[in-house]
Amino acid sequence: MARSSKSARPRATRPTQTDAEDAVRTLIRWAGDDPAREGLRETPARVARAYKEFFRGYGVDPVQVLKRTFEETDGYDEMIVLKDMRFESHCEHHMAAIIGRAHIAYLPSKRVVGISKLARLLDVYAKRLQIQEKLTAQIANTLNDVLQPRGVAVVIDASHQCMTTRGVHKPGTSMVTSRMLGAFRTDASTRREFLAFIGMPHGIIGSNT
Ligand SMILES: Nc1nc2c(ncn2[C@@H]2O[C@H](COP(=O)(O)OP(=O)(O)OP(=O)(O)O)[C@@H](O)[C@H]2O)c(=O)[nH]1
Ligand SMILES: [Zn+2]
Repeated sequence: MARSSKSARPRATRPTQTDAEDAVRTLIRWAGDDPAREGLRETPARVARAYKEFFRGYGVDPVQVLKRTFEETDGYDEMIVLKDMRFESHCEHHMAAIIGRAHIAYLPSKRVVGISKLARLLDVYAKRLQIQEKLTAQIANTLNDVLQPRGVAVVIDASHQCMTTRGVHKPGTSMVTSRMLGAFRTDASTRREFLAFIGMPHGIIGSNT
């Protein structure tokens, strides 16, 4: 698939599968175990496969995901909200899991996009090394640039395993981020309607202006 400026920068030399498996063997030895013992023998290959899955978003162009749009909507111009989408990502500081829910909305101008494409867009960016703020902004900005709607809203509520299972060990905490563009940013009633749809009290997230 063609890469656009929105996709990750291609690396000059991509390590081979063997390089990746050797790196896992090194980590196992560094942790204090023996990668040659029976239970660990297949682990480097399994980890490499898991990483392919965790980071499959690098191989997908998010603009392509939104390419197919529909114009026959009989003039539908109200808010479209896809709420409560569970996602899994990994933080770029510790490569620990970020697990949460994303809510994405837009106000169409002329075109609408297949609803599954919003979920695919979320995954393209989630399946990369991330911080939550960047994930939130990338989804909103791409939707805004490609569809050119009257407004875009993205709210993400996620738990970071680097905070819950290590470091400060604060289980039960979650981080909420939002990005409001167009009418969602300038019009309080539009923002309120969206927050009501996703079940968030409207005092929590105000205008960023
Ligand atoms: N803003 C933001 N911070 C994040 C995100 N994911 C992880 N972090 C934080 O990134 C920070 C990295 O801090 P550092 O001090 O460089 O790393 P550290 O010594 O491992 O920090 P501790 O987690 O406090 O042990 C930590 O405070 C994490 O909680 C995210 O999505 N957004
Ligand atoms: Zn982290």
